[in-house]
Amino acid sequence: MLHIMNTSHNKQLVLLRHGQSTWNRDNRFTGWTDVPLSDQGHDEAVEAGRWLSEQDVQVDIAYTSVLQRAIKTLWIALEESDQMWVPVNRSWRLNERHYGALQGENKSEMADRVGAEQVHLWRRSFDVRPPSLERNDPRYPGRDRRYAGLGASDIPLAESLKDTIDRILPYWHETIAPAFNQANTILVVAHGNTLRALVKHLEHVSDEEIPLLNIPTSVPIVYQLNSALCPLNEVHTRFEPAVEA
Ligand SMILES: O=C(O)[C@@H](CO)OP(=O)(O)O
Repeated sequence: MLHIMNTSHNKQLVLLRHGQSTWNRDNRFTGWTDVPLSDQGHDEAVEAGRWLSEQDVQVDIAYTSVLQRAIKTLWIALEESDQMWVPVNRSWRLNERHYGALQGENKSEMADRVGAEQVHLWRRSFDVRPPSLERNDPRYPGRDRRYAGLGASDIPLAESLKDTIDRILPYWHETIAPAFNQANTILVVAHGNTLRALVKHLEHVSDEEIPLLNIPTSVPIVYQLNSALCPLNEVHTRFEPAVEA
């Protein structure tokens, strides 16, 4: 596990993908489906919290999505590191990339149907969108109360990584980045593809290189940032290019 220096004068951004969900375990496309953590995912979140504690990561403010696998991971990690009092903000903008009509499908069965190459394009390419939902589909997020305040154009029918970057960056620029005026350490607990989006932005990972970036569940990613909020270290090269759930 990575060890970090406790540099209280630097700004520090800690990114954490939620622990394994039941649909990660079952190898299903998940996206905005609000599935819980698996037992393994719960244990992974506890481990992440212990790590925060061991490394004395003093979180000033935390951000997460409106999906329970991320909310619960954050909650467990803060509980385990005795920081449950830390202010938490939730936003749909940190939700996982919307997987459209693929949501609920098994990834290996889909590869048998359409070919592994097509599934890889849907999962890891920069700008290929999965097949869209119809608005009358029961999976359409517009019928969910938590998205009631969103305009129809903000509610996705399917998203590529590029679309996900376009919805997450306004939240980074307008909400998370300005919070560093008051905070030294910010924790963001989100999802595989929203964190790929943030890492791509922060480290200027190219469109060609981004398919190789896979973010493991519940492994803290720590950036030390300069005053312009540019990373002083690289982390994306640490990750395996595998596309496991
Ligand atoms: O199904 C999903 O929503 C994501 C994350 O679990 O999967 P993938 O790794 O294929 O982008």
